Amino acid sequence: MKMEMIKLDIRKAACFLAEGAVEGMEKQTKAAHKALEDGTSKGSDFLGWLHLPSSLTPEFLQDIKTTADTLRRECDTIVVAGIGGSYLGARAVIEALGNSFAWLTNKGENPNILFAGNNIGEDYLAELLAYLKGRRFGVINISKSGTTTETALAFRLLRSLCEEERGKETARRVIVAITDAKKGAARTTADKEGYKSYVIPDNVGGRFSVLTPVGLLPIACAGFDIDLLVKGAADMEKHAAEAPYAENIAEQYAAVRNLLYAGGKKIEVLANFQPKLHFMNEWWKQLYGESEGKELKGIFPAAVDFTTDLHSMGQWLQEGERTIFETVISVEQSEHELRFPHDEENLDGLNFLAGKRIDEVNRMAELGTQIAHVDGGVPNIRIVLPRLDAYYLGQLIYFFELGCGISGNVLGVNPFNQPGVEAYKKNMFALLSKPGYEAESEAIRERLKKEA
Ligand SMILES: O=P(O)(O)OC[C@H]1O[C@H](O)[C@H](O)[C@@H](O)[C@@H]1O
Repeated sequence: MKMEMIKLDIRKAACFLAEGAVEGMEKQTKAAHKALEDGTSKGSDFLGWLHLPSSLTPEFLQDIKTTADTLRRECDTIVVAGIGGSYLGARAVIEALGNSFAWLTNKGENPNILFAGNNIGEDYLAELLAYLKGRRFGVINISKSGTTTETALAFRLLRSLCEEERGKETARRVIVAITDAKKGAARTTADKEGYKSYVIPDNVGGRFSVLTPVGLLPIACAGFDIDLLVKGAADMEKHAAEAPYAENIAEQYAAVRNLLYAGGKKIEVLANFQPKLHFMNEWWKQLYGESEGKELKGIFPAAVDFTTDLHSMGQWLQEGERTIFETVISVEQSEHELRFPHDEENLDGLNFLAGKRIDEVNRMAELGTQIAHVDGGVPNIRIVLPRLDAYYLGQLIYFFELGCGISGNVLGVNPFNQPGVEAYKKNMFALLSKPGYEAESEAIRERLKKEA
């Protein structure tokens, strides 16, 4: 298979900017990139993702594959417990590479991968437990901090059901922990119970952790090629380290989005034309949202699945407030071949399409949308993947991570922290009377009384 690099096309965005604006950003963008390389960026304790792909050894990847084989042998269902960065990357890759109906068509060749620990839905959890009862299931418990409420709750339930259903000894073999080296409940339990465990490096933040065991183990369990995924990322790492500004797609992306933002485009809408990329949208939203949305600044990352959402959000995108720009993930080649059917009666008048590849129709929908949105005042950036496979997804992941680090530096924020996420947690713990939160509990109750 010929391997290419994914491409970035910014022409339909640059035409909304002053002439030479992108070129004029070279110095600033290169400096923002260099700050990552030199470790002088804000948040420089969290730069472990930068050279992660090239540093993963065959031995390390083999160990992950061996653990995945054990889980695949011993389980027909694997529940991945995690939230945010401990969840979205794995789901994004598994859904992008998998059959859209995997859970219905699966004849046992791969375990079904389910996700939990990403909400506090009582019904969700009750229905999940009811489904798992009587099944040969295993659990991958993922939490960098080891203290996240949603994940800890799911793990309590899953662990006890697993021990009950499969016995303590088997449970020890089919529960794997991915967490901090020393801190947190997930680590303590794993060490005490003797679970196989992996460490999330201190210097890799959750939303940049998909190429650590956080993403790699669930992806390998689902039966996908993690060597190829990592190779794609490593090739993009190499490209980005060497390419001059005009050809450096991560730098170009960072520069263009900052220019658009400065010009009043406050919302970036990530769009795909492949339903399998839905969770890639979700992963990207966390990556860019948590990295840039702070100090009262930052592009709001929104996302849509086309053509589905053209029938719900299309009106807004075409004619709503002109504060958006669009970034489209475009896939050049589909994996299957299916043609538009002919119909004798032609009641829908669509026989002019009969015999055409469905992908060709989708492509024209994509081009038609781009022309319409650009005409409607929406700058358009295109990211082109030759096909949806592990190699190009690896490239895409690293491209987005690096683009994000550079972009956050250009914006002038610390792209690697997320202090704002604590605010809701603090209130929730105060409302639930967590020990140690006595003063906060009293204050919040007083406040609610006054506001009632
Ligand atoms: O992996 P964990 O420590 O459980 O964290 C899971 C997620 O929750 C947090 O609240 C953060 O905002 C995210 O950045 C993180 O990815």
